[in-house]
Parts: sequence; C-alpha cells; structure tokens
Amino acid sequence: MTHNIHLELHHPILSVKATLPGSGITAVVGASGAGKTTLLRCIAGLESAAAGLVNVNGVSWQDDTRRIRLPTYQRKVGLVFQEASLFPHLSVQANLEFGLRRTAQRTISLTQAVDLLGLAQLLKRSPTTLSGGEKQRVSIARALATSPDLLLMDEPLASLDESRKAEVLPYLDRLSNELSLPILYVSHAMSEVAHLAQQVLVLEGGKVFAQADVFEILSRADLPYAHGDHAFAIVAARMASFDPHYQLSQFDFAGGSIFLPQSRDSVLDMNTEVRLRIQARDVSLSLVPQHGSSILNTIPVKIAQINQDSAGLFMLELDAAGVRLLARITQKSLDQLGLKVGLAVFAQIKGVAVLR
Ligand SMILES: Nc1ncnc2c1ncn2[C@@H]1O[C@H](COP(=O)(O)OP(=O)(O)OP(=O)(O)O)[C@@H](O)[C@H]1O
Repeated sequence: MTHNIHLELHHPILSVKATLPGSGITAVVGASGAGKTTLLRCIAGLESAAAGLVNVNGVSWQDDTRRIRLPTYQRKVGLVFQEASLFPHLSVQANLEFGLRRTAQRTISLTQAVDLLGLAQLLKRSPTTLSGGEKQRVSIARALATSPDLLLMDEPLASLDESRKAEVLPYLDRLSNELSLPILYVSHAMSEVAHLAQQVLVLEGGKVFAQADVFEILSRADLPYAHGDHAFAIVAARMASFDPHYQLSQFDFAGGSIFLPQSRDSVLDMNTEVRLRIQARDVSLSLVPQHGSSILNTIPVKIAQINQDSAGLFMLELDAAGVRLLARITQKSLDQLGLKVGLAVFAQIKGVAVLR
C-alpha cells in the first residue's frame, strides 16, 4: 500500500500537485488568501468545484479519471476548525459520542481519544463551562473518535491566548506521536509549526511555492521565515545529562552539545527528544573559540549561505555537522571578520528555548 497522500487538485482559486507524508504532521502555511482553507475543503469533499485526484494512503477519495468522487461523509476525514463547534445542550461525553454512529470500522476508540486529549475529568461537563483550550481538546477528540484516516486542522489554536495554546500543544504532540494518522495542519504561527510539524507545504496564490522538512523551510532565503528580527532555526536534540550543582541540562545534537539552565523539578528524562529553538539574533560568530566569555554554548560551524537581510544586516545560514542554524549579524561584523561562504567559524549561542 502506498503510504502517502497524493493530491492533484484544480479549483477556481487552487492548482495543487503534491505528495505528502502518510503519517505525522504536515503544516500548510502561506499568506492570507493563499488557499489553505480551500485546499483542506477540497480534500474533505466540501468544494464541488474541485476536480482531480485525492488519494489517502492508497484509497482514492476522488479520481476524476476513474469517475470516483466520494461525498464528504464517505471520506474518512476528521475536521477541526479554529472555533470549537460543540453542541451546548449536550455534555462533553454526548458531544464525543455524536459522531460515532456513522463510524463502521473503528481504529481509534472513544476511550483512546478521551485519554489522548486528557478529557476523563471533563466528560460530564457542559461545553459552556469549558475554557477555550478545553473546548478545542474536545473538538479534537470528537474528530479522532470517528476513526479518520486523515485529520484536517484549520488553525485549531488561533482563537486561543498564548497560555491556552501552550496547554493544548502537548496534546497535539502526543496524538501525532502515538497515532500513525496523517495530519494536515493549517497555521499562521511559525512558532506552532516549528513545534509540531515534520513537513511544511507553503502555498502562494493557490499554488505550491515550496515543500520541505520544517528545518529547511525555516532557513530558506527564498521564503519569508528566515528574515528579520524573529527568524529562528530549530534543532532536533536529546536530553543527555543534568548537572545538579550548576542546574544545567545538556542537550546533544549532531553539531555538539547545548547547555541550558533548568530547575531541578523541570528536568527531562534522559534521552527525551526535544526541539530547541535558536533565534538568529541570539547567535554571534567568532573566528576562534571564545574562552573569556560568559556564553556557555559555542558550536563549530561552516558558513553555508550569506544573504542580505535589511539595511546593514545579513542573515547567515550555518552548517553544524549537517544541522542548520541561522545568525543575524551586522554588515560591519561581516566585513571585519572577513566572513565568506565555506569559512569555518564558531557560533556563540546566547539564548535557547526548549520546544518539547
Ligand atoms: N470558489 C471560489 N471562487 C472564487 N474565490 C474563492 C472561491 N473559494 C474561495 N475563494 C477565495 O479565495 C481566497 C482564498 O481563500 P482561503 O480561505 O482558502 O485562503 P487561506 O489561505 O485559508 O486564507 P486565510 O489565511 O486568510 O484563512 C479567499 O479570498 C476566498 O474568498
């Protein structure tokens, strides 16, 4: 069986040909009006004007050459939108059970969906008494309980404030790790994408502008993300050790080790896989390793690319044993240090955030 999602879709505002992974989270990003929501609606069978092909892990939901076009209710798709649309007169439990009647073959049980989204304590509650984050967790569980072969999420966290977002993110991590279900996740927020996604599909004007793994997308000069004050790279690392005297955790990745202050009670289990977010403005470069510095993290790197960022500032893509980092430095530093593509230098990292 092919384990991917094959799309060849034509619609008045969309012309998309793409093969996406058949598991994990693929983020769909792009400017407002790029066609992200329309793409999800075409896949779900909600756009009658959509022609072409939608094949999900070997099952054709639509193939116009073979006159196949399943109606939405026959597509094994779970939908989660920005606003949770729960029935206010039904309990959480009854909301979860609502979609089950039409599900013949169940691959995810209601209990499993309740466990994955941490809803056991909320089942008897009315949705009107839930916080925004809790409502959205119920919506996700309801979509999962229908045993979909594909989960489509359209900005599921966009209506939540930062602390509610932070509360829901770990549940999304968990369900993508524990289920082999593919998820298409529309988002405007690159911080969410960096946290969750493995692949990213960038749409522009209804067409695929780029498709690559999240590490590449964040560093590409032809895309908007590796520009400006908020540009960052993410590094896949694992928890390697904790020094109780200095209260420092060590995270290892292919390019070296990163040390971070962490209080004793928030120390992660050994070998926990994490993503570290390193902002381009927090990385400085030196030609020799700096010993007389308060900066703990110095990583040997090679300069892979140099791009003008704005007046007087350059964005450098760095290669740390195959791992991409970004550094945003002034034109003056670039000239004074004689930085060139291919040069071996040392990246000093001033700040790092652990995403998971
Ligand atoms: N059948 C159609 N015919 C013409 N225009 C359409 C049709 N369907 C959608 N549009 C328009 O196409 C544009 C893209 O819509 P869509 O909602 O998919 O973009 P989006 O990338 O999800 O945007 P946002 O990030 O703002 O939600 C919108 O302006 C929408 O009104």
